Amino acid sequence: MTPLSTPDLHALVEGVYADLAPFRGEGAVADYIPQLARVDPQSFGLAVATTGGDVITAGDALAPFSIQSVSKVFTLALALGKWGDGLWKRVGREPSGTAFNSIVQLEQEKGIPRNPFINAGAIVVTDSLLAGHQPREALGEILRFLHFLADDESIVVDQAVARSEQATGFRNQALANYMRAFGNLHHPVDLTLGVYFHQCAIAMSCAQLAKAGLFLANAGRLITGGSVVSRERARRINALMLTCGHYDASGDFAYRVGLPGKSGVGGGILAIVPGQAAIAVWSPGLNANGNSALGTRALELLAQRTGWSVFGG
Ligand SMILES: NC(=O)CC[C@H](N)C(=O)O
Repeated sequence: MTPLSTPDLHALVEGVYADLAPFRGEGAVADYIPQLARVDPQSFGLAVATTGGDVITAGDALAPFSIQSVSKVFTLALALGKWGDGLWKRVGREPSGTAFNSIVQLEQEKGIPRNPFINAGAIVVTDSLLAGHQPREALGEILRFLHFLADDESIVVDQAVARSEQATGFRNQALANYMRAFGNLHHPVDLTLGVYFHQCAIAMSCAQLAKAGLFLANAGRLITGGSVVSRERARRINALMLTCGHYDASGDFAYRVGLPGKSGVGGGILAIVPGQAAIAVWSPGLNANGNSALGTRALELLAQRTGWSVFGG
């Protein structure tokens, strides 16, 4: 993939923002977590953090939003660090072809979720981080990891969003209880879900999220030099993002954008350009699959104009 000069990339990011800004408000803001429905549907931000050290932003790129399922990338990296391949006994690595909160495969597949990015899989991943820890410590570990990756200690949990999901997360409670019945949840449901709801309620801006995801574009290393995960693990997390990061729309995202990506119902998407950059977009309106409608379009346009794709130059 061709490295772009900083001014070229600036112009491309500005251009994508300007071309799509008239469509702000597209899609439907998630309201099954009532607090998420309070966000301004016109919000639209873009940030590109490059392995060369630039952070290029447009629109609302510095405004914090609820990262929701994008958090699952970071908890997966932590859980693989803790359990290595042992994690794969509890969660699979196949696309589910079902919605993010679906329960149907769990019965046929004996409480082993298809992958770590659907809710059931992410709940298992979070449960694995609780081993030997109190919920507060597990959440602290997740937050410290994000502070370290983004080099920014101001990242916090939006407590109103966490409370809102805690009060209404009946489907996640069903998923967690169901997996507990199969012995694939090792802690009391309310403890595991307490951590899960809080990790989803972490608020970050596009700029912070792009910086935090950059290790996945940089062979598992911080651009300042420290190692986060091995090169092989970074590749594998990217592979899972590509195949499973957008639930039953993962195929469509790969076709349209051609990059590993992870979405969240807060309207954020983190996409990885191996060797080049991490991109974060945010627009709260979702498409029918629960992925940011305008965010996906922004990534599609940016990938087209930069020539960035994991499928060839
Ligand atoms: N797709 C998402 O972002 C879902 C995350 C949300 N916290 C949930 O569990 O429903």
